[in-house]
Amino acid sequence: MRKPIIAGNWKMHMTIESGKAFVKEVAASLGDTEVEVVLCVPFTLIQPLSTAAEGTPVKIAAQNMHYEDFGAFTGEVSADMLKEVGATYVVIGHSERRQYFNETDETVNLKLKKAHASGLKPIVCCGETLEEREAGTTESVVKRQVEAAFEGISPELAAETVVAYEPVWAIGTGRTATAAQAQEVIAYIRSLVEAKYGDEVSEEMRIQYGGSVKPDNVEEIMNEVDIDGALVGGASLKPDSFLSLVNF
Ligand SMILES: O=C[C@H](O)COP(=O)(O)O
Repeated sequence: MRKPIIAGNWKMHMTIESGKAFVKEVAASLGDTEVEVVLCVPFTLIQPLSTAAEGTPVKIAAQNMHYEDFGAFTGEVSADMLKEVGATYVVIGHSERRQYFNETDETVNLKLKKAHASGLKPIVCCGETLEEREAGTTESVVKRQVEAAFEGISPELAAETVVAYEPVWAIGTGRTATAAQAQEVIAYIRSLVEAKYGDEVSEEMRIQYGGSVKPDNVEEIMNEVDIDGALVGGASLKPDSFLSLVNF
């Protein structure tokens, strides 16, 4: 049985004060949730929110990292630096990183290896653009991204990796993939994992859907057999809304 994982991706939103108040409010309402609850926050919020989340089920994630340990990489942050300030998860290869910051399949793979080596739990994103979907290349795009990401990753570490399928056309647009569309691609991703690693790993791996997930569509999405969670942007910014997602 795979444990559901609901992750809020705050992108470039929130402050230390609003973030701490958010964690306090959400943690107070969570109780003994069966869901893994993750907040992917800006770098500057990782330490204060990790402290605020201590003793609660809330886990704090970074939204990106560099694949080198240290060096002349102005503006970058390493995996060990993220661990040092309390991050437990890290998002790798979000489409906004791919689109605006030259993230490639190759750097996604290097980051995945480094995250695992450092003991950070990776959430690796993949997903096609609208043009790619309309051209009928969704599966080949996702196949390329997933195979490249997992190049050289052992079965044990693959099983511990979370994959987030996020069709780019559904991100922040209000245009959600239907639950059936999301299920179809996520089942395909699971079949790719099975082909590479076998049954056990593909059954163990958690795969999220992301793209305009909201309180009113989360249940339908989570009811799909291969969907184990959601990676949520806009609807994760308000405690009430985020709690509704966690309590799908
Ligand atoms: O990482 C989250 C995704 O980009 C989805 O964002 P959204 O829920 O605002 O569409």
